[in-house]
Parts: sequence; C-alpha cells; structure tokens
Amino acid sequence: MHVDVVKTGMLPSLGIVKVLHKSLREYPVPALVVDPVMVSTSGDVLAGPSILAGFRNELLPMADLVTPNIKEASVLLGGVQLESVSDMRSAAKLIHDMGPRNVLVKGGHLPDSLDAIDVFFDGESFHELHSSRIKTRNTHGTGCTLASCIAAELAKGSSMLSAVKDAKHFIETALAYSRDIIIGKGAQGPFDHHFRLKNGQSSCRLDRLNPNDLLLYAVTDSGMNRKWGRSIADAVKSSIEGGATIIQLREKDAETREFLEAAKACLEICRLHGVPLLINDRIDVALACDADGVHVGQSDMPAHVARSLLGPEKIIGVSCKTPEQAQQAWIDGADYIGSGGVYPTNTKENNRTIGLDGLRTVCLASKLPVVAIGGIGTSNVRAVMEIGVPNLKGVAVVSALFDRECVLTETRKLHAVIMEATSLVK
Ligand SMILES: Cc1ncc(COP(=O)(O)OP(=O)(O)O)c(N)n1
Ligand SMILES: Cc1nc(C(=O)O)sc1CCOP(=O)(O)O
Ligand SMILES: [Mg+2]
Repeated sequence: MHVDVVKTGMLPSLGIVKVLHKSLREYPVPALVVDPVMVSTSGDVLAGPSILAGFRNELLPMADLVTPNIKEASVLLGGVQLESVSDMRSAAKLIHDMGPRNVLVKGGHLPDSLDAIDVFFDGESFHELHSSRIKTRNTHGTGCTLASCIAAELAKGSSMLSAVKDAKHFIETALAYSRDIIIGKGAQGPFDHHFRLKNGQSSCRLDRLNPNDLLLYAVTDSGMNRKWGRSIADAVKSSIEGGATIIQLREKDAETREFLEAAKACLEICRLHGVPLLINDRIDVALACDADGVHVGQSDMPAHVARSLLGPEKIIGVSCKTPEQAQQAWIDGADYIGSGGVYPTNTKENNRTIGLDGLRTVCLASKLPVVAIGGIGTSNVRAVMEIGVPNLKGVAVVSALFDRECVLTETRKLHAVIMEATSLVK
C-alpha cells in the first residue's frame, strides 16, 4: 500500500521509537510529521529521558515537520524557559539544527498573549501564525489534532506552510464551535471534530475567513504594475514572499479575458502559499476562476446578492465608511469590512477620507473583522494599528507596495512595521 504521509503521536518506549526509525528507513515515505508528545495540553509529562534521546537522535533528523508545544520545545532543548515569541523563534531555530526540515513551535501555553501564536521555521524564514485565543475548557487533544490535520493536508497535496495554516484554522474553528459543549468530567474536555458535518460546510462564519489573514492585505493595481514593467502574477508572488497575508486583484482597466487569465495565474501562486485570493468588483471573474471570494463596495453588487451568487463558502468583503453600512454588512452575510480612506489617497479618485476616528467608529459598530485602507504605508501604519479596537485586524495597501520598484522589499518593510506595532499593542 502506498503511504503519502506518516504522523507520529505518543511513543511510549525507546524500543518503539527505534522500531519506527528502522521501518521508516526501510520503507521511506514522502513526508513524516513528528508530534513529539511529551507534555500534554493539560500539562502531564508523557515521556521520560530515554524517549527524549530517541526523539533527538532517531526521529527528528528524519522528520519533515516537528510540532512541539512550548513545554516540549523546552524539554527538547534541555529545559530552557520559553516565555515570549522571540524565545519561540530561537527555540525553532535550535530544534531545526537537530535535523527536521521544518519546525512549528506552538505557543498555546504562552502566558500574557491575547492570540494563540505559533512560530513556523523552514530553515530560512520565520512565520508567526496568529489565531484567536478561544476561551474554552474543551482543549483536550488539540496538539494531536493539529498534527493529524497537517498530515492530512500534506497528503492532499498542500505545501508545508499551507498545510500548517489550514490545520491551525481548523483547530481555531473547531474550538470556537465547541467552546460551550460539555462532555465528560474534569478540568478539560474534548472538542468536537465533526462541526463541519453537523453544521453544514461553512455556516460557521469563522470558517471562511481567518480574521488574522487580514493583517497585510495587498491590493493590486494593473496601472502601477505596468508602469514598473511587471506582470500581476509577479507582483502577487513578490508581495506574498514579502509577507502579504491576503491578496485582492483590483484591475479596473483590464479586459475581462486578460483579467481572468491573470486571476488564474495568481490563484495558483496563492494556493501554493496558502494565501486567500479575492477579486475586486467582478463576481463573474471570481466564479470563473474559483477565487476565494470578492470585495464589493457600496455601489457594486450588494453583498447579500453576491452571497447568493457565490454560495456559503466564499469570502465576501464590503467597503464601509459609516456605522450604518457596517451593520448592514453583517446582516448581508459579509465576512469582513474594508474601511477608509483612513488617509487621503491618489489611488482612488474622489475618495472621502474618514480618518482614524471614522475608522474607529466603523469598527465599534460591527462584530466583523475590519481592515483599514487608504493612504497607508510604513510612515503611518503604526498609528492605524494602535487605534485600540480588537476587531481592527490589519491594513489594505495598494501604492505603498505596488507603486514601487521592488514589491518584495516594500512588503517586507511594511510587514516588519506591522508586526512591531501589533506586538506593542499586545
Ligand atoms: C479591502 C478593501 N477595502 C475597500 C475597498 C474599496 O472598494 P470599493 O469601495 O468598491 O472601491 P473600488 O476598490 O472598487 O474602487 C477595496 N477595494 N478593498
Ligand atoms: C481601493 C481603495 N478603497 C478605498 C476606500 O476608502 O474604500 S481607498 C483605496 C485606495 C487605497 O490605495 P492606497 O493604498 O494606494 O492609498
Ligand atoms: Mg468596488
């Protein structure tokens, strides 16, 4: 039987680690995910020192991914304390030196953190993966499920980072769905893995869009990319490599056929990196290329009509300048709000500027996650991210990324400032 992925869980003796190691050498598999189950979510120590040596010497050097929580990372590194995201990064690097191709240090136990932050390291780049911290007692088995879900996504053909992001999103959604269920006794309960079967594929709003994906929202502009002599697909690829977390194709002057071809090429790049791709205004193009969703404004197709055309699984964003529009967006079944112009912009003609106060008012009027837009760049992004409302999840940017010679450099710069600003907010 052909095996695509092997995922290991709790390994109760050194002998078993050795048998596994020998079998995997004899029958190599395309991908090995090692969940070094040594300390459970509940804090119980599940493996002794001999097994630890087995992990370090036999399994980690063969692994494509190892997924320690911070307590396990600490044990693997001889007991160093991990108390911050920066410690998690150092730990990921040191564990990577033990041989695995990729490392995911899970920060679910990190004290004083509003989000659940995991650090992914592939030997070259670090990715901080944020998800909402769901307040629930039902966290039993989250680590095992995460690793299993990653393995399943890899077997379906995803890239490593994309598999990790999808799995993290699955956990977040499952925890949110089952936060109030009561099964069994004791301090912790299990969560419900079958929420999708019970609830319809995507009737849970969280499931379509991970709000943290709004952090750095790159919105393309064909005029700008043409001016700098690059294709839309090259621009999208560079922005993702620089840290963009979601992409919108806003190609106001493109012919339909040309737009569709560009959208297909961009979708391939986005899928490879696990980054959602939305289409501005054009529901027909989104449907034709099976994009992840659309962004519509107040004079475009109404969001509830877009929802009925696109179905329950697609992401819909709506532009809102007022609290009334924000409330309507929620009623219409939108997944997020784009709110601006926060600052004056040359990218969109006759655009009314609402300022930081207008942005705050829109955020406070809605339960939906909000992304700020309009005139945002490295010089003012900090002020935007620091307005102090929890549902402001990021910034959408056109010219600061694409009306520049090097999209990769500009995206990296902006990403770095945003990360700094968000860590200060926390
Ligand atoms: C994320 C985001 N927010 C707002 C807009 C503006 O949309 P709209 O008001 O429809 O204007 P156009 O972009 O279509 O000119 C957006 N595109 N993205
Ligand atoms: C597309 C768009 N929508 C806006 C709104 O206020 O809804 S402002 C805007 C343009 C944003 O471009 P830049 O980052 O270059 O200022
Ligand atoms: Mg529009």
